[in-house]
Amino acid sequence: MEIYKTFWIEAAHRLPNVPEGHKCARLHGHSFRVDIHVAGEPGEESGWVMDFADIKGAFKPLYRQLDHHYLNEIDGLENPTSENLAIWIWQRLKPELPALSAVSVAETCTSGCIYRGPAKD
Ligand SMILES: Nc1nc2c(c(=O)[nH]1)N=C([C@H](O)[C@H](O)COP(=O)(O)OP(=O)(O)OP(=O)(O)O)CN2
Ligand SMILES: [Zn+2]
Repeated sequence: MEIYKTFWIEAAHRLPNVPEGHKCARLHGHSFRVDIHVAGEPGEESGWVMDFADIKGAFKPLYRQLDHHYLNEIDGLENPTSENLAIWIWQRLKPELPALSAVSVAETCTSGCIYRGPAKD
């Protein structure tokens, strides 16, 4: 089973590597929706995979780094596409939350990505 917790991150960014004239080269902002997924089986006694509050606690330091910040200024996010943001979150959260199974990032209601970790051979 997979559970998830949703976070909303208000942040500004620009994409430095887009072709000339692309609208995303300009500074703009999003209410990024970040879903943190955790996989496991519900405990017999608890009835849950993990307390949602524990996901919130694990994500809190990253949330603080991202929310109301200019993403391009954060180490490792010089090119803050949705894809790179999902990978950035995964790499920092996985050690704290080993059951992490996916990080999804949506920039708008219609655009986003889902990262399930590095491809296995
Ligand atoms: N694969 C990706 N493509 C784009 C990214 C990205 O991170 N990964 N980012 C952007 C921009 O940041 C842009 O702000 C969001 O893109 P887009 O969905 O085009 O935004 P709109 O709301 O303007 O989309 P419409 O549905 O056309 O209104 C661009 N691409
Ligand atoms: Zn954008």
